[in-house]
Amino acid sequence: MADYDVKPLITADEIATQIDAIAAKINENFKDTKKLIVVGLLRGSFVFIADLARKLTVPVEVDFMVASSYGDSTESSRNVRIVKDLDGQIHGKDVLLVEDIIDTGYTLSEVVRLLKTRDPNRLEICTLLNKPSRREVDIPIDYCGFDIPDEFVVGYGIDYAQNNRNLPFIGTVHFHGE
Ligand SMILES: O=P(O)(O)OC[C@H]1O[C@H](OP(=O)(O)OP(=O)(O)O)[C@H](O)[C@@H]1O
Ligand SMILES: Nc1nc2[nH]cnc2c(=O)[nH]1
Repeated sequence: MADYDVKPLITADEIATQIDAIAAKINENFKDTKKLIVVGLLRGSFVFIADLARKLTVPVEVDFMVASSYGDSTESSRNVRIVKDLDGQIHGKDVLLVEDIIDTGYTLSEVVRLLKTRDPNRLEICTLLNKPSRREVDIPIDYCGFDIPDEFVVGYGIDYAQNNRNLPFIGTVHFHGE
């Protein structure tokens, strides 16, 4: 049995409403694009990407990167491993980088640094969750679903030690005895 409980923080309905609002802004801001390359940062963002992509009305291509820095811990190792790179080219393309959560900012800053070396035409950042109080590396965010407090969260694609990604809502992790 898990040695922690998950307390609801953001409901599935609240997430859906915010995704509608974010998608409307992206559709407006990229209305003249020939094609928007939606880059999903796995694994945590797989549910968010699936829901967001279906609300986009501009021409879209989807590609994925896998990055990892937390392992089975609730603290970042600050050592970002690019486990899988993009399959396609982004030179001269319009790119939307989609992340589930920005915490210290290390993961995104490393991925943005890498993608910028490939000279995209535009590179914008979308995150479902943001923990501003935890930031160690500054990252400009173009689209954000929710600012959340300094708590470890799971659900809606986001894991603790690979568990809980299947929860339809976002919840906070509370270890027994803490
Ligand atoms: O801003 P940071 O402090 O870098 O944290 C954010 C990153 O942490 C999580 O990834 P994780 O390394 O746990 O991999 P996962 O996406 O496979 O769960 C999350 O998905 C973000 O990518
Ligand atoms: N699962 C999970 N991963 C994270 N990575 C950075 N912050 C978090 C968090 O709150 N929960």
